[in-house]
Amino acid sequence: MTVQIENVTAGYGKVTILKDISIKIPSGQICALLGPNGSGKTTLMRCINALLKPCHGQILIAGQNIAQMSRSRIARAVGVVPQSSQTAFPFSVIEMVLMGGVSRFKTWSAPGAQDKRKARLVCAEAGIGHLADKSYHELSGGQQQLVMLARALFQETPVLLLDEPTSHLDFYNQHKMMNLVRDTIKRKNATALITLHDPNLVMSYCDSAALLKEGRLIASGPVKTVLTDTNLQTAFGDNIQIDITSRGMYVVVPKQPDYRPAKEPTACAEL
Ligand SMILES: Nc1ncnc2c1ncn2[C@@H]1O[C@H](COP(=O)(O)OP(=O)(O)OP(=O)(O)O)[C@@H](O)[C@H]1O
Repeated sequence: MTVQIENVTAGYGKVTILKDISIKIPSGQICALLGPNGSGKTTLMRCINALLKPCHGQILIAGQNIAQMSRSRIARAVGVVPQSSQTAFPFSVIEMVLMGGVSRFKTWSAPGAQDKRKARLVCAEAGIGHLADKSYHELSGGQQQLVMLARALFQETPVLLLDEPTSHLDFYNQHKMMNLVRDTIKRKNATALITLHDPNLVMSYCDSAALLKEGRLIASGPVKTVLTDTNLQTAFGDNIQIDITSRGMYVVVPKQPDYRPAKEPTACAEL
């Protein structure tokens, strides 16, 4: 399903955060959302998931305006992996994953044996099969992120929104998660928008990228056209550049590893 973000302006109360954002993500593609802290990435995710209503513009999923879709229809179309998720009740991992299927289950009916088998399979794919019967509360931050990914994969939606899904993961699991996401999107011809802070993960796994700064879109399109020295420096400042390793890989690195930004006077400094 194609996701179209058309001229979206949105914010909280009277404060405008996103200004005139337009991005198109075709089926079968992963688009990375990049930008400094506070640039509006999560706010855009909230708009696509219809948790926040834009004050201008529209969001279309498979050509349909989400403003006209019911909550359950959106749940069947859009799966979300949030930055972090807590629950008030001591659910097990498998129960958390099964909750991803709620929009598919018949009203008041419990998940069947086939659903449970499938949920365990998805847990195994995400590398958390051995944790399936543990309490979600007792897991580490990274293990909880893998559970949230398994839940979104179990939900089997044609659109996936992933908000910094790798932030708590070790190096191996970051790549495992990105491989799994890429594999799923390509196999199911689904569509993903993924917030990432590491441009190198964007280069390795994403088809396109959208670069935000202070709520405005600096660039969007194929990864190679967006991740350029000029665009990265506009977004993140001077001390960033693209380099080529001895094996011919493009990597994003600091220009000077020992670089120190100029000190700004702070209230504490005056004390
Ligand atoms: N619920 C809210 N109410 C008011 N302002 C908010 C709310 N959530 C976020 N903001 C503000 O909106 C701006 C963008 O925040 P957002 O979380 O979208 O940024 P982000 O790019 O996802 O940041 P990060 O990379 O740090 O996660 C920030 O200035 C933030 O303070």
